[in-house]
Amino acid sequence: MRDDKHVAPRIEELLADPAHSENPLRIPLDDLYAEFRSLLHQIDRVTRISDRYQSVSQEEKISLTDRYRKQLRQLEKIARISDRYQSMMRDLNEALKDASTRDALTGIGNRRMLMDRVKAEAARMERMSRPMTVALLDVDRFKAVNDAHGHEAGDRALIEIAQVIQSSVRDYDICGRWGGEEFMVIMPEVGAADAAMVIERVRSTIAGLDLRVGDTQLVLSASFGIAERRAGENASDTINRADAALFEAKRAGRNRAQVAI
Ligand SMILES: Nc1nc2c(ncn2[C@@H]2O[C@H](COP(=O)(O)OP(=O)(O)OP(=O)(O)O)[C@@H](O)[C@H]2O)c(=O)[nH]1
Repeated sequence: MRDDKHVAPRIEELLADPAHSENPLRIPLDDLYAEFRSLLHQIDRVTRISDRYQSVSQEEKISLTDRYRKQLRQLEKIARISDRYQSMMRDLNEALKDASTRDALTGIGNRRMLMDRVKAEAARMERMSRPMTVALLDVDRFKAVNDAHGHEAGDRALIEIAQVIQSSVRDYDICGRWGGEEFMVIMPEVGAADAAMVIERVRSTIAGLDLRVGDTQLVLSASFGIAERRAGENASDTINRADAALFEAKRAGRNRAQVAI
């Protein structure tokens, strides 16, 4: 078989040779050669197109992978931001909940917290047929403390009293500021007699507080109303009885506790 590489130059040589100009095969050979060149040209074009297509699709494959990776990175970033946002919202919720149930001045629970807890504990103790006692504390002649020593000294006294209450009760007792110069202690599982002992400790500690404004000592005392919850009684009724007992303690001369009958 003849070497293909030499066919084209040989045909061109034959066609260019004037010796063969009269040869009857010259014209068909010329046509055939033109066809051959056109076929070669077409094959060449198809090859180039196919090569380009392959390289484009290769590039596309690469850029698709890149795009996919980029989107994945963006998704990861969004997920991280969303996690951070959610944890921020959780913290914010906690802080809001804390602020809404804590008294700003003394740092102990506020009236809202006390109301929620007294209702919940009353229902729990009712279910368990267990006793529960509520005590209300009202600082004696507090207006006079403010008037004599100023509102700031009054605030300090309230903070001290809140600390005394908190450190005098058990961990599972609940104390808070009921409002103004009034505080509440909720004692689940405790009857009136035992509660009166706890309250006596609080009363005597407050009466013995050594709180000074400059050289002057503040004379502080508090009165208490104590009510043990009756079976079937709702929390508000127990609180009202404690309040009535507190009124009695004030009437009887202050700096004392009165247990509701
Ligand atoms: N410094 C200060 N004073 C307060 C606060 N809340 C309430 N008070 C004051 O507490 C005083 C309560 O006065 P009253 O209700 O007349 O009772 P009291 O003077 O304590 O007299 P008795 O309760 O009858 O012993 C008022 O002067 C209020 O202004 C507070 O957050 N800080």
